[in-house]
Amino acid sequence: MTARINPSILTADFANLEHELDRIATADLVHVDIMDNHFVPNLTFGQRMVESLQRVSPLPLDVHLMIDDPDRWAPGYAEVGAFSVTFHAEAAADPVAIARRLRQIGARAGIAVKPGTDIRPYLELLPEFDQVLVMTVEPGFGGQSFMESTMPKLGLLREAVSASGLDVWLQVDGGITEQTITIAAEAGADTFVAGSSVYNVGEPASQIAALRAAAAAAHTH
Ligand SMILES: O=C(CO)[C@@H](O)[C@H](O)COP(=O)(O)O
Ligand SMILES: [Co+2]
Repeated sequence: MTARINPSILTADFANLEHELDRIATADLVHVDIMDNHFVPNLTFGQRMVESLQRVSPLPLDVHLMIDDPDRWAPGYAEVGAFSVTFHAEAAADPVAIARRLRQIGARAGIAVKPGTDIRPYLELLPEFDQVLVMTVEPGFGGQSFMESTMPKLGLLREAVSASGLDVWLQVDGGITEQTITIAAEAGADTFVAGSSVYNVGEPASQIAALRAAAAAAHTH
């Protein structure tokens, strides 16, 4: 398994984002958290910011929408050039229609679930998606502690993906550190979002290398 490390710019310096993007150039994708103060109690930025980041980023953008009504808003993020657009199952009226639209525009389609949301109803929809995001904290803020109680969902997803033969990336987001990345990788994740452990602890490039090494050393099946 090749692990993907996607640093989240949520804890980066918003006044110097071009520089902050350059500091993570050895990662795989840039994770961009979009929050609307409705779906989650926090506010970040929107489509125009994604468009601007896309122009200067050395890496493709992995957009995580924590917003109400993704049926209306998600396609716009694909239209401005996001590599992947992941929306929350809890907020979507018609997840399959959104995913089809995203793919039609040319983005990878992702579906996310909060820690308390059952993944089983979504397993049969896997062919419609390129990635599934299992939140390992309550969405809304960086710097929270990893919830190991979410790991059984990764097991179910990994089993379903293997059985289907599909190439669906399994992503975790929240509280990922050199320690917790091992737990998530062994549970079946292959794509790891890390905010504070990349930007708030030493140099981002060495943090990315350490996370990569920890994921590679995990005993995956
Ligand atoms: O989506 C979110 C939070 O809702 C994340 O992408 C955070 O940005 C992760 O931050 P850390 O938990 O790694 O500090
Ligand atoms: Co996120």
